Amino acid sequence: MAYRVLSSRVAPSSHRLSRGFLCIFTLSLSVTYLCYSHIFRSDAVTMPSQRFGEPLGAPGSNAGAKRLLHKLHHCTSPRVAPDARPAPSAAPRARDYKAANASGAQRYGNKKLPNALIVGVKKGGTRAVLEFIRIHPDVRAVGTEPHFFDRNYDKGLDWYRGLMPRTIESQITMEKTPSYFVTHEAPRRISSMSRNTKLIVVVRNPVTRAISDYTQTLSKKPDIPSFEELAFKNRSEGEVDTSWNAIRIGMYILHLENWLQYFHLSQIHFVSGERLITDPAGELGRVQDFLGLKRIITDKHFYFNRTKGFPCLKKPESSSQPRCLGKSKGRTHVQIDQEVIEQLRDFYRPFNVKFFEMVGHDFRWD
Ligand SMILES: Nc1ncnc2c1ncn2[C@@H]1O[C@H](COP(=O)(O)OS(=O)(=O)O)[C@@H](OP(=O)(O)O)[C@H]1O
Repeated sequence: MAYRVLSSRVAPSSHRLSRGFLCIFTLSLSVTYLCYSHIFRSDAVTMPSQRFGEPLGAPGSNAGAKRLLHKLHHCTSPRVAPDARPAPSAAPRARDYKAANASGAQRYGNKKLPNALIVGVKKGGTRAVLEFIRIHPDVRAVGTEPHFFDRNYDKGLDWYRGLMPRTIESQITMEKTPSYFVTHEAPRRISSMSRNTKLIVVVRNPVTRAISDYTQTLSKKPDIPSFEELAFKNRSEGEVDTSWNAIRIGMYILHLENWLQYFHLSQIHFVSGERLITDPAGELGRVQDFLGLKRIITDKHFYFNRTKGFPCLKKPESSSQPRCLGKSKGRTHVQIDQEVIEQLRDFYRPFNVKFFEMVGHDFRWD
């Protein structure tokens, strides 16, 4: 109606001009609408998970917001020359890749079998190493433990590959399953996947490791016998029960010998579980060197959380919030009699000495 009144008052040339203007206006409104609705449909901005001890598949979240901003930028940049836009087949730009990586849902690249594995040891600090190394932009990792080389081997390599995140050429694929280190078949199976696989073992004083292991079991099954009852066949004679897993896992040299049948020692990197707590940046520096990565993770990434009593990530790649590992990491241990601890130290000493000789490093567990 308003349009008709208007049209009756204006000259024919300005009439055509107004129609043209209205047309362009309606068109640009429609394009803007389509663009915004596309963004809000495809980018659910998720909240960051507070702790990454839990299956973290997606360490973050702000990437969703970053992508949102990125797309909004395209919508509100009308003066981009056509040839300045990336060709559909162009490689992803670093900015896109970084945001996608942080979201844990990188859409670029392919799923590849892992190049590097954290194979052990249970309660050594394997979760900390994985969560710290995965903030590196050239590392992509599976959040949960796939247990492929021990429990799921019959599912086949294609199944295993399917669990992996997408990576571009320059990125390393990783996973961690601490039980591999003590699984007899694991080294042979891993070497048949690739003889070039890089292996990381996080080792910790075997006595503390055993107590940590027991503390975890007790938290799930409160009715189990005491640590002392399980650790010894005959306590008065100091006869340790090596068939108990919590004890057996800490006899590192025995397991390592099995790995050395299939891998050269230079393919295995040992992280000190103790130094990982006192100097996480130092340990991560060596892990990055071993993996052939640029040293990007430094002390700037960590802070010591007094409440937790452990180093935490200051600003994970995926989030602006500091993050610590979950509650199951860094538990208060069950109190064990000092005499029992001494007996176990004596038991482990010869195994430790041989292990230190073999790896060429004294972890100072006495
Ligand atoms: N930064 C940081 N935060 C919390 N916890 C840390 C950290 N660095 C190393 N650790 C130690 O990691 C121990 C758990 O080891 P794992 O992750 O290998 O355990 S598991 O085998 O996956 O269950 C865990 O053992 P407990 O202290 O006995 O709970 C920790 O001592």
